[in-house]
Amino acid sequence: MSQEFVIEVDGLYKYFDQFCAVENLSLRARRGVTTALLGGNGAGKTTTIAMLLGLLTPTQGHIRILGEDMLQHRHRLLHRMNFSSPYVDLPQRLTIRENLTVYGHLYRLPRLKSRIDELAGALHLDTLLNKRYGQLSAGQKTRVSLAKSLLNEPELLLMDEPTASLDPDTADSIRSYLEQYQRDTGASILLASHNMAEVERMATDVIMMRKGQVVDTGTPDELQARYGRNNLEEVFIDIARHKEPA
Ligand SMILES: Nc1ncnc2c1ncn2[C@@H]1O[C@H](COP(=O)(O)OP(=O)(O)OP(=O)(O)O)[C@@H](O)[C@H]1O
Repeated sequence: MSQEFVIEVDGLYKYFDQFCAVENLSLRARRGVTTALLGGNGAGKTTTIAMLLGLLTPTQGHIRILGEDMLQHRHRLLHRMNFSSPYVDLPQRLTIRENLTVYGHLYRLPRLKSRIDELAGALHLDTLLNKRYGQLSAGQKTRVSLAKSLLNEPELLLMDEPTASLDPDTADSIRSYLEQYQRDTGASILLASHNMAEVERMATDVIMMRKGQVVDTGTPDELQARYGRNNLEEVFIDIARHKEPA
């Protein structure tokens, strides 16, 4: 088993009818660090993450997660990973505690009640546990999605815009919590985000996508140096506008 990489993707394609959303994508994400998956709207980030989770079947290509083939060992692997997105809804009529309990049972977690209470405290959900999911604000739903994603203490966490719709104060405390979680557990994170300040703070490695393909990779510092820019936002705009490195 490869110790260095938690995600190994080779020659990945996804067609929706005639439309190619992901085209010959190959990428690596290293163990124990945060890798940012960046790209403009429609670049293929969510489609890629859905294939990494086995929610979408690739048209072609290979995906290895934690050293194992995703298509062959999906059920085993899903116990070791998790996913957070503010765009995926949970059952509206269940309370937050009920929702988290259902997910906890899916993972057959021991000491589920104390795990839910611990996460509720860390993510400021304690006063919301008995409220129905459908009654929550957008930011509160995002925090529930984060709690759901951490229930099984995943070794690999896939995050699609994890702090979208969070106020700056809450977003900052969530980032700190994720950083602490990573230090404590050695977890690896794949982070799709449009927030370049967030990426600069959290990501060790960056993968830039455009039109379903990887167009550049590197650390934030390497990319800034390559494009002669002072921050990732400017690098992002250069790449989105097809500018070549300086
Ligand atoms: N189920 C689908 N059927 C047809 N086309 C799809 C489907 N899902 C995604 N697409 C298309 O695939 C492309 C990639 O979409 P995707 O959601 O992966 O982009 P993204 O990088 O996550 O974008 P954003 O930053 O806007 O969330 C888009 O052009 C989108 O319209």
